[in-house]
Amino acid sequence: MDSSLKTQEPQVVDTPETTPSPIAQEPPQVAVKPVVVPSPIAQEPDNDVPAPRNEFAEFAAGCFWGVELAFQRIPGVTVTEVGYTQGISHNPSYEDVCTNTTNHAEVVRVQFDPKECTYETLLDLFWSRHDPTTLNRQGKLLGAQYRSGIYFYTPEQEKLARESLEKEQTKLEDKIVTEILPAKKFYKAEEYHQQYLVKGGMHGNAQSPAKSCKDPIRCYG
Ligand SMILES: C[S@](=O)CC[C@H](N)C(=O)O
Repeated sequence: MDSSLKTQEPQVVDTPETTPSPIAQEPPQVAVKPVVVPSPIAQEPDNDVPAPRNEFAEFAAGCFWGVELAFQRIPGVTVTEVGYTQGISHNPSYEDVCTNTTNHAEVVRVQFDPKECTYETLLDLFWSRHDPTTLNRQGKLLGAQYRSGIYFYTPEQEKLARESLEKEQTKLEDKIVTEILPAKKFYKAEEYHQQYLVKGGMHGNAQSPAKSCKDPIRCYG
């Protein structure tokens, strides 16, 4: 037996003093999601008043930039505005809407003089401007803000909208997913979004809003 083992002193291991990392002292980080506060105000009907002798109509058909320009070019359309509606929160910003948590749709609210332009004309343009068979999507643009919708102001508009959907469906193989609902509170979008393509869009080339103009609309989106 090796007697040296018995007499061996207990080894003292020299451990370096460790300072706890400051990160370990912090409470665990939870991913911060933007909080969407639902508001009953957003569910109220659109009670705005159009100009005398004009009526409102409202459409969602993808990014509102190109849709607005298309409506501006229709004779009898007197005013167009882009905005957000049919979501859960009050006074949403574009950034809020883009989180895809507020359920707002990008819309164009049109004022038209029914003596100069029928609601059916507006419906025809609506169908021709987008693909109504893709849910919450227009091409590469994904999210509820890009859904297809017709938001009506009168029972007559509702009837015409439903009839036109039926007619459109006979031309298409895929099922139309367009929602047809009463117009709710309209939140006008930020000023830079209004008439965006007429102002030059993101590449500074202005597109004409002239009535009956047939130049192709370049939407960059
Ligand atoms: C107002 S829109 O949703 C704009 C969408 C477009 N893709 C863009 O360039 O951001």
